[in-house]
Amino acid sequence: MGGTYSTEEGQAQSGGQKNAQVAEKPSALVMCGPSGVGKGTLIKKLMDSSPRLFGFSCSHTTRTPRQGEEDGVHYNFISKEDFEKGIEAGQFLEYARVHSNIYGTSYKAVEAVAEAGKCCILDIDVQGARQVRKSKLKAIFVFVAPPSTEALEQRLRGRNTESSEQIDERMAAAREEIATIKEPGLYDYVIFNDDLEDAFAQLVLVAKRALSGKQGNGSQSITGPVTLVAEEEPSQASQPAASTAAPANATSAKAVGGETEKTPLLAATAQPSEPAAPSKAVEASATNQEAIAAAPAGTDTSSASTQPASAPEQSPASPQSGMQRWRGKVALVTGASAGIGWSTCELLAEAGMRVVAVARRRERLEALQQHLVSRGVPIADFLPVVCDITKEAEVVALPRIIVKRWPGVGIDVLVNNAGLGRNNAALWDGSTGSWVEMISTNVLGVCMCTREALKDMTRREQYGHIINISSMSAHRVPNGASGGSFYAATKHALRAITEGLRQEARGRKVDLRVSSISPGIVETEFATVHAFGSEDAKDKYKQMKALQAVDVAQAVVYCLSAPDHVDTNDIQMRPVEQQT
Ligand SMILES: Nc1nc2c(ncn2[C@@H]2O[C@H](COP(=O)(O)OP(=O)(O)O)[C@@H](O)[C@H]2O)c(=O)[nH]1
Ligand SMILES: Nc1ncnc2c1ncn2[C@@H]1O[C@H](COP(=O)(O)OP(=O)(O)O)[C@@H](O)[C@H]1O
Repeated sequence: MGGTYSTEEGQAQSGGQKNAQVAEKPSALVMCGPSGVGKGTLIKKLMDSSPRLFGFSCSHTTRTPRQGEEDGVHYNFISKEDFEKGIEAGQFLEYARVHSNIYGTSYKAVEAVAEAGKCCILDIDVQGARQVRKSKLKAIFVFVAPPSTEALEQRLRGRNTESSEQIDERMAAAREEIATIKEPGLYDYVIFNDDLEDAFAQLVLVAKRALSGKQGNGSQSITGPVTLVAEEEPSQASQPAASTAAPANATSAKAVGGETEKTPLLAATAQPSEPAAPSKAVEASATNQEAIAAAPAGTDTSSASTQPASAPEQSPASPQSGMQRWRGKVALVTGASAGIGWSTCELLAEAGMRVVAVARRRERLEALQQHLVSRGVPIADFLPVVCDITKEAEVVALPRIIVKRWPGVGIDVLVNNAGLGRNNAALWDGSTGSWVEMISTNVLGVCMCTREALKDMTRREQYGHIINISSMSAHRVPNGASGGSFYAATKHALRAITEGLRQEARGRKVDLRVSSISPGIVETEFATVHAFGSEDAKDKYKQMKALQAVDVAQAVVYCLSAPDHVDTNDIQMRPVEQQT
């Protein structure tokens, strides 16, 4: 995978256009993080991949050289007296006492790299980073974080370069250093170095920003191991399932880590367009397309047409029931960037599942990751994947990405949540583009995700649970001229697909469980702002007694934790008022 991320290639490709403009000088890249986290490893990988673009700021230190370290290459090794003289003479951009030694970056070291037109990489401690942040040096600041303190200690010990006391000293410092992640205005990016290749891929993205002269403002973004599906499949990734479903604004502005950029970092990760008709479009599948007056009454969890395909005889007290059985298993949730998908990821991760969060918007996945980490979910159990489920190559790549991250496992639970409603979709005079978009996501996207999950389950001969987030629109067509009918058509199709899946599973005699959840109107932030135009919409939701996303996520947990003989074929959830 390393080759895929070569930055020199990217620069070379864009070089033609760049030469026509006055090229911005590269910013420096400041790398911070506890001892043993892998800064040196990542820096070496970056320098080796693009030696013409990056140069290392060779620090001064009073510590003794380790075996293999060269004076003037890894560090300038000097005595304490000489260091102090240098400080007095104002030779240092920054310096600090770290682990009983003094370390510092001389102006000369940084200038030498800058004069060669390269991006200067500084490997410095937190105190040094604070000083550089206050200096005039144009830089992007990265904190490299460990997946856990245990892993950090293991790496430090495994490196075999420090004594036991030195390791204890470094571990004590590490806790304080990790706490600085939250220091306002200090870091632009936090990269979790869990899987080295993932961390390196993130570093490359950040390094590209430094190369193009961008500067951070300390409003950090946890980049984490956000996997770029499209990079896995560069040749096919741009094939949409339906032609008009291709992203419309591949080069539109988007904010990343407190900066704004005009072009995406990598073309293949371009974000899709916002809804074609933002005045009424929504992102979650069960949304304001619900016509309140038309909603049938009552939350109904027993409207099943057939029993689950598996339906083995099991007592309610069976140890197999409850969320316990899913601990450590993998749940893939589509449409994870907001609303129901977001809440589902949260509940499943908190129940001890490994969660693969799939969505198109990288920054939302980063926000979800940050949110989960802040709630104590181990970073190692979360895999955010930027993926457009309407693009076949991206969907097909998902199982491979999962197994690469967690060898030996596969998809146990699939929550098909991604779905959308579009305005301008009335049968009378709607746009074909809106229809295609809905079909591509709500129907074809679901089918492709389901097929790939089933292949993965078949490969492992372990069938889990597929949960489709449907809608009350799967059960009736809304009243009115505005046109929720096409959306309802896609959800009717989903109902047939869900039942069809059960029939096929039964025909193949496999133990797959299939559930569907049909919510009525669900309050979403997106719909609040875009569909109703203002925050006042919250009042409307209140009047409608709209469901909350978390209510639906709880229904997902209910489906997963119900014993097999309990029917979760179609859970219909209606606003409270209509439950008569
Ligand atoms: N402030 C500052 N810290 C530095 C400098 N050079 C290295 N360090 C930091 O000193 C710490 C110890 O570095 P080192 O002895 O090489 O050990 P290692 O990071 O465990 O490999 C690390 O956190 C480095 O980032 C420097 O020039 N200035
Ligand atoms: N993602 C990773 N997974 C496992 N080991 C790692 C990872 N990244 C780095 N390492 C190992 O951890 C040790 C410490 O890395 P190093 O680059 O020396 O850290 P630092 O420069 O931050 O002190 C090295 O033995 C390195 O090979």
